[in-house]
Amino acid sequence: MFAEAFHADAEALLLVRPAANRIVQANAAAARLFEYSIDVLRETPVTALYDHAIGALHVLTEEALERGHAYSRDIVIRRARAEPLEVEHSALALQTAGEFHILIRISDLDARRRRSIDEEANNYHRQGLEEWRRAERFFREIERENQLILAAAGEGIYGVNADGVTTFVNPAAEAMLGYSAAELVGHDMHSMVHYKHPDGSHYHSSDCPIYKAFRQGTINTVDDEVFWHKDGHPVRVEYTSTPISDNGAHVGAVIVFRDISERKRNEEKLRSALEENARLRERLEMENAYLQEEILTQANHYDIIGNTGPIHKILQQIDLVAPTDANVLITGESGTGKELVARAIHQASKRRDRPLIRVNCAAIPRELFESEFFGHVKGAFTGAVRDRIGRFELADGGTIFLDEVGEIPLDLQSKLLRVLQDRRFERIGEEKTREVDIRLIAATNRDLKSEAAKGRFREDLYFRLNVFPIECLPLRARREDIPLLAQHFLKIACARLNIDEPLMTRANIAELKSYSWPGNARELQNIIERAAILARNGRMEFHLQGQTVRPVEERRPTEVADTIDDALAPILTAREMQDFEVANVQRALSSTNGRVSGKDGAAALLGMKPTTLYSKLKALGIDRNGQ
Ligand SMILES: Nc1ncnc2c1ncn2[C@@H]1O[C@H](COP(=O)(O)OP(=O)(O)OP(=O)(O)O)[C@@H](O)[C@H]1O
Repeated sequence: MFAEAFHADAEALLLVRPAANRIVQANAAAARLFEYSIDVLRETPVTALYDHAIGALHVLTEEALERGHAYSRDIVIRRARAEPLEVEHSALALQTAGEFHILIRISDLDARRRRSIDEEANNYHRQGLEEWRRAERFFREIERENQLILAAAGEGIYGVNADGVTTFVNPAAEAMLGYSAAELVGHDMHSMVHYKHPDGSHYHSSDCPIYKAFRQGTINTVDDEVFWHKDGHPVRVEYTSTPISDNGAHVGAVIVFRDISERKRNEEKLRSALEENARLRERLEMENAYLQEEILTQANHYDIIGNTGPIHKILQQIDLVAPTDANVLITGESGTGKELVARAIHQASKRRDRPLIRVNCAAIPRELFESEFFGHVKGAFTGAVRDRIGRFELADGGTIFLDEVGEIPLDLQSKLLRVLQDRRFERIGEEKTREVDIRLIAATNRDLKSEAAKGRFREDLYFRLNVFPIECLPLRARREDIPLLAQHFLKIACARLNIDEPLMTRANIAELKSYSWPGNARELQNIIERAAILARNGRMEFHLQGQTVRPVEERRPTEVADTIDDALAPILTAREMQDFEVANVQRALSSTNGRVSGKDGAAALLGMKPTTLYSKLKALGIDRNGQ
């Protein structure tokens, strides 16, 4: 084992017996070093081998024998075929069987230096490699973390190079666009996902804000565009594209985007809910304003007063038609109660919980008819500064009452006909067709049938309106209702004005009944209200002008009856005749301040002798003051 190690050692070894000046053993490395075979070395005296350095060898040997070991670099090896070698000799003293041996190791210093340089170089190399590996590990770690961050990001992120070719896509982008990263990377991004606008028109890459990011070096933020999903559906996105620069050159862009479809859907829902809200609010406001107006103008109740045949007939007709949705046409002179009847029909119908919307067609300027009926959108015409809903829309679910329907211009009559047929219309300036659920009641003081015959009213519209006609007779045709109506109007006027109710005398009634009432119930109402306000000592005076009884000398004998009773006047009872006579006499006395006789006396006014008048006053229970 020892012998094997000895022979295999890489450095030259000589086992020397100093006392005999002999080399006991040499290894292969020694043979190469001295350029002799091992056998030759064993036969060569030590001093012969070192004849050029005997002194130094001696010192080495002595020191080894003395101290057990020694080193020397003073001994040079001479070789026949090569340069002298710079070596280190180390000597180890060994004692075997009482005899000293010295083991000399000859180390090639050059080779050792070379080895240590190599070693150093190796060390450097190893260190460099290690450093490099650490850096690589570091960067790999960073990249892995970046990848994790990019993968975890909820936003879609993709990178493109300066040619617009995709270089990177994160999983969120893959999910939003339906493409895998492998399908996108290496391909032109714009032509795959951004090639057309939402309306389908071509999107030139020259207009694309993403391209601008790296062509012009600008950061571009777009808040509503579409990217196209692999399956062809649009994905609404907002995105920011940021240029990537390298040494001052734009080498691409990174695009961070977010799918905003859901948000936009919610925004749109919200917007339409707000619009609907605004529409309903506007409608409520209008209904409210309308009702307020109605309350002001319609302070009395809707009771239809009267006990005559025509009134009974009207009440029957209301009962009959109210529960249906049939169109009703109410005819009659102004003030005969047409609107009252319309309201009574609405109140008795199933639509009573929705409003009755009245449109006074006589009060609408010609050019505003359509807008008033159907509404308009902002900007539809000069002055249309905001959307406005029309009366038909306002009446949706309720009743629309077209008062003075005969005043509607011919060109609008056809549009009205369409609404009545289809229950559909459009606001001015809007294409959207709207549907309404309305019941129509119309009123007129014109003879629409003859208007239609003269071409001033559409016949087809007339027939459609006239499904259920109701006629309101003039007051002079139902004088028996006057006392009841007068009392009714007096009661509500005094309640409204908060004044004491004056007495309605028989003479008052007689006077009211003798008047021809061209303004019908409305005129009666006004006269009563004025008289109630002006009443003195609880007594009213009416001062009826015009169509009442004139002084007798101005009239033909039969004219009194003519004035009082026109063709439609009813026949008076004896009692009514007496009331009438009382009122007549009272009026005569009041106009002469109680004077009976003489040229200006009441008897002259009445066309009778003063004595006759005195006895009449007595018989009728009237004093000279007309009481
Ligand atoms: N039979 C009646 N009973 C109680 N009030 C009545 C009656 N007829 C009319 N009136 C009252 O007389 C006034 C006028 O009636 P209304 O406005 O209905 O008439 P109109 O025919 O619609 O008039 P116009 O054609 O001028 O619009 C109202 O205050 C109404 O309440």
